Amino acid sequence: MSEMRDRLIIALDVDSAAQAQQIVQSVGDSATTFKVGKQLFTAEGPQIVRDLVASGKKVFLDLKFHDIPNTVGAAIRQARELNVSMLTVHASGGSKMLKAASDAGGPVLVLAVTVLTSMNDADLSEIGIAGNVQAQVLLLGALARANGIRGLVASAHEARELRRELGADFAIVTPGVRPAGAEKGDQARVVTPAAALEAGASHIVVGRPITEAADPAAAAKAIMEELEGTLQSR
Ligand SMILES: O=C(O)c1cc(=O)[nH]c(=O)n1[C@@H]1O[C@H](COP(=O)(O)O)[C@@H](O)[C@H]1O
Repeated sequence: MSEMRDRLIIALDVDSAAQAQQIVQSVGDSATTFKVGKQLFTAEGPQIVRDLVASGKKVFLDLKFHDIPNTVGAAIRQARELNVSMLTVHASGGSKMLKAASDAGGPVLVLAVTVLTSMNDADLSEIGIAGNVQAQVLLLGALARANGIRGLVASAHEARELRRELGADFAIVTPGVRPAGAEKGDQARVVTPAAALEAGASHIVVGRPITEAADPAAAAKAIMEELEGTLQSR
């Protein structure tokens, strides 16, 4: 398992490289891994990824690829050129797409997103999925693993069951994490950092509670201490 500091992933959901770099600077050594998602990537392109990697940070490229297998495989080969550490695809792209993704990933940890943390049972029903969130997450997790994927993105609410089904070596990355008292925002299914780890998450993704904090370094440090406390009390 990666070192403790690698378990916290900070989502750089901002509009510019300048804002992103400011957060990275202020967080300092409290975290090693930063997530570049659709907002920042669309604004700044791959150069922000190259710059973060060149400054010694690990980058999680969260573009949630979901396309025909050939296109996803080709996009992942481009992501490898950027030396990212982790990236995402949607598990609902199906087995052929997942296989193309895992084949193309090489040393990059390819994570399959199961059911978005903003979605509930009613949202699934609206798009024609009759099962509940839990059932859908387990189904997609098993499908991803069967096609060579080594990690998932899922809510901590499903992490315990996933950990039981998928075993200790699988990465389970959980967004929708909120320290006690923090704003929930648009997340439907939130848990605290400690609860996520206790449920079996290997990594947590935290965005606004750190990036919009008056003191991002202090916010990151507090979360890190909560994670450390949880592991020590096991
Ligand atoms: O793939 C993700 O990282 C992701 C999957 C998911 O199901 N839910 C989810 O919130 N995320 C991402 O996790 C981050 C959460 O940010 P905050 O809600 O600000 O902590 C955002 O960058 C989302 O894009």
